[in-house]
Amino acid sequence: MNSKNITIIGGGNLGSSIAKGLVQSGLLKPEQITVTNLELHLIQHLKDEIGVNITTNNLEAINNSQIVIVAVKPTVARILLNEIKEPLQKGKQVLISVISGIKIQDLEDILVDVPVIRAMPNTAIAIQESMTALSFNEKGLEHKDEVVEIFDQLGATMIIPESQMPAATVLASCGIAFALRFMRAASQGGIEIGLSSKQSLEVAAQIMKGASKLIIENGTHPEPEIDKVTTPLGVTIKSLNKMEHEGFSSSLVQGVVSGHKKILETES
Ligand SMILES: NC(=O)C1=CN([C@@H]2O[C@H](COP(=O)(O)OP(=O)(O)OC[C@H]3O[C@@H](n4cnc5c(N)ncnc54)[C@H](O)[C@@H]3O)[C@@H](O)[C@H]2O)C=CC1
Ligand SMILES: O=C(O)[C@@H]1CCC=N1
Repeated sequence: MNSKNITIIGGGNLGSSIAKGLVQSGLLKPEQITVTNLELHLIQHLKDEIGVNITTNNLEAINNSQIVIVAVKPTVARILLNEIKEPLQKGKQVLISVISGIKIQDLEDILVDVPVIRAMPNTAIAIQESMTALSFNEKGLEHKDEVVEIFDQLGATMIIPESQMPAATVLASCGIAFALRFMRAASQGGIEIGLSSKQSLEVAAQIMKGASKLIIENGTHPEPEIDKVTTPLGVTIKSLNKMEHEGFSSSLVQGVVSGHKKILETES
């Protein structure tokens, strides 16, 4: 990886987060990373804060890179891919698409004979704590090790068949927003029972970190961990049962499933 350059096309929410995570990881030097946008002022902060190259010139950036990450909105993806297909087909750079709802076949229809990888990370990639799902086309598989090496530096990585990509998009990429909404709701409850807003948010964030680490580090399931907290006749079970009566788990499951339906409609 040390000698390769990466271009990120579309330095928005996700593209900028990827650039930050890459620099923080130390896998590449800032000067090996170029971020593009149609409007330079939108990515000036990346140059100022983390020292990466910025440009509006997609073609020049691609020509100077071995790995190209495309992070534009799905609505402009096809126009962009047609604009950049020539250098990609000539240079055979590895193309990593984080665009949701655009299948490998759609990418291959435009980019003939190019190694293509679909990656579905979340915005915690900025602090190397993403959950990233990866699917490869045949040529992309030749670059599996280096692509996994990149995303392993940026959090956890899971290689999946592309048929699971809609599910991974909802749970891994949208999921960070679901978790943050839980955090906000818990801290709102905390304020109602007497903690300050600052205290509530600090507690809510730390309990989520603790809960995550219990599962990730102990390799256990949530339910036995919950059993350890629920004292018979106690407070936790009273609160949990009230939450379940109000549809807590059911609303989460339904939210995940409706996101999945939405993305399946997009991909069909
Ligand atoms: N935001 C998220 O958490 C996640 C987003 N995604 C996917 O990532 C993609 C980007 O999402 P966001 O970062 O949220 O969108 P965004 O709108 O924040 O960023 C896209 C950027 O691309 C720029 N852009 C548009 N056309 C361009 C062109 N021709 N050349 C260079 N730059 C161009 C836009 O000016 C914009 O700043 C989408 O396809 C989305 O589905 C996937 C997983 C998570
Ligand atoms: O909400 C969206 O459509 C995108 C895809 C995954 C996260 N954000």
